[in-house]
Amino acid sequence: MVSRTIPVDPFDLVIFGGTGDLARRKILPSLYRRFLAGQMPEESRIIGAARTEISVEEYRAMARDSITEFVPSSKRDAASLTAFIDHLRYVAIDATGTQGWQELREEMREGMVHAFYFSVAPSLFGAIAERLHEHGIADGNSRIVVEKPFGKDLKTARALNATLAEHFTEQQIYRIDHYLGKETVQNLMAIRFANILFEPLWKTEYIDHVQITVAETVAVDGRGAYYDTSGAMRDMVQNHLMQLLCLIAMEPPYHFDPDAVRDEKLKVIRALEPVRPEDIVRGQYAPKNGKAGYRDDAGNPDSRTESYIALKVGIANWRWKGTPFYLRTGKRLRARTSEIAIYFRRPPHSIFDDPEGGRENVLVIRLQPNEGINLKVMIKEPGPGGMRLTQVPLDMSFAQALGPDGSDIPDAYERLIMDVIRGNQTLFMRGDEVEAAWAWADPIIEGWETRQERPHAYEPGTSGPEDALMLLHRDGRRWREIKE
Ligand SMILES: NC(=O)C1=CN([C@@H]2O[C@H](COP(=O)(O)OP(=O)(O)OC[C@H]3O[C@@H](n4cnc5c(N)ncnc54)[C@H](OP(=O)(O)O)[C@@H]3O)[C@@H](O)[C@H]2O)C=CC1
Ligand SMILES: O=C1O[C@H](COP(=O)(O)O)[C@@H](O)[C@H](O)[C@H]1O
Repeated sequence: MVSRTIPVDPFDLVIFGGTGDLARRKILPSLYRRFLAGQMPEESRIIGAARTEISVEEYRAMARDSITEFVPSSKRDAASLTAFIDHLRYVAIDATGTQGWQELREEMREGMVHAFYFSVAPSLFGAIAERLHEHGIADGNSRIVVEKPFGKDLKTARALNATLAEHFTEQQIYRIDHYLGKETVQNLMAIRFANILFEPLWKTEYIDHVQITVAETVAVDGRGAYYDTSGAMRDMVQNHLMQLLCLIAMEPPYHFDPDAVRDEKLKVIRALEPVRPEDIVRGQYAPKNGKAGYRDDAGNPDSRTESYIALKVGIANWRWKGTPFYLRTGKRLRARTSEIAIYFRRPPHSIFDDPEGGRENVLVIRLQPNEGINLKVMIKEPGPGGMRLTQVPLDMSFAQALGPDGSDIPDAYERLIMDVIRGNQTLFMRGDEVEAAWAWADPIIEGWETRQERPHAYEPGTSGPEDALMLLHRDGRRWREIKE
């Protein structure tokens, strides 16, 4: 199968924070891969912007090193890298001062798509928006890309929305949630809305519960200062897991169109029930075998921030009332795996004597790694031993089913940056969506802060705190095993 690459219009893309970690690890390598795929027009330019005074040559050398480090050698070559690097420019600019803005203005060319990527600390988002406007660099056709975190609660998210809205319309603002750019996450919509098979069963009458797991093996090292003010709830649940939940739970949009999709997601977030304290388990990874624990990594010996969270979430609408969604995410767990498991209800009556005849079907959508779909179905055990039943997987790996294209899955940032240039907001969060997600998360966070709760310690390399098992056990259910 040959993947289709649709070229975008020529662009000038400014990366504020062009020398930072995100630019080096994700943005520049993603742009290089799009260049290699033939999606980036020859006339396009990428303009790095940061305070450090370096020459264009030094910036290009930095970009070359980053791409060499973060793009596997099998996916790059010297000639194309040199050709790509030629598209880079650099402007030394201070987001909070006057230096560099005039020069940036001169770099922007008429007739190009103008996009400004805010890959800097969130405290600078407002200042950059204001200066772009003040110096006449951005106009009504420009786009801004805003990184996470988008606020730390409803109040700050509202304030940021209001600041950006002073200078840009909602159609110009692209709030990144990189989970939406993941190929398999987009596939959730294809699976649901391009197949007649699942939709009739996609409701509480047939679905017993849903498990959403995003497990990581990495610690918070290096990002401790940020993470300790955030925790798993703000860092992962309010945004990424929330988006996954929405894609599973939303009604079919009338069209795959930015506002149609985002309207449906918003309705789900607004229908979320408040989460009771007994439906939340928070954890912190402990030190092990000389390896730092969470508090060491965070540099805060008395930290109450969670590096793990599991919650039981209800949706108060006709489709989902009575079907709990169990969410969990954490750092330093047994394996890196993200998946959604849909547990169907058991058949109302089994005609077989074999107790296996009453088992449920489970649809597992594996987001990463080993992207694919697995459906557990009951069949007759082969052989003459009577009507004995067994559960087997119908297993589809995208890599196997789609050939080279299935395993060569583009990074989320590749897709999202090109969508910005194309002017397609479907995979970006709208301002009201972000605010609704905070309106749901705020009381949950305030609850444990008011109660001064301490997270449970858990051993690194496990599935998280023991208490998280109870969250399902007491409902007569079990988490799926965390494994790659
Ligand atoms: N790194 C990651 O994996 C992820 C990052 N993000 C988000 O992306 C954004 C950037 O993160 P990250 O790259 O890690 O941050 P870094 O600290 O690595 O980089 C910050 C960048 O901003 C520049 N900068 C700082 N102050 C100014 C200023 N006053 N004017 C102009 N440029 C400035 C810095 O260069 P200089 O000092 O020379 O000015 C540098 O290029 C943040 O919002 C973060 O939350 C989101 C998801 C993942
Ligand atoms: O946004 C974030 O996501 C990463 C996990 O992303 P993935 O693509 O590797 O699944 C997480 O590690 C980080 O803490 C968070 O800020």
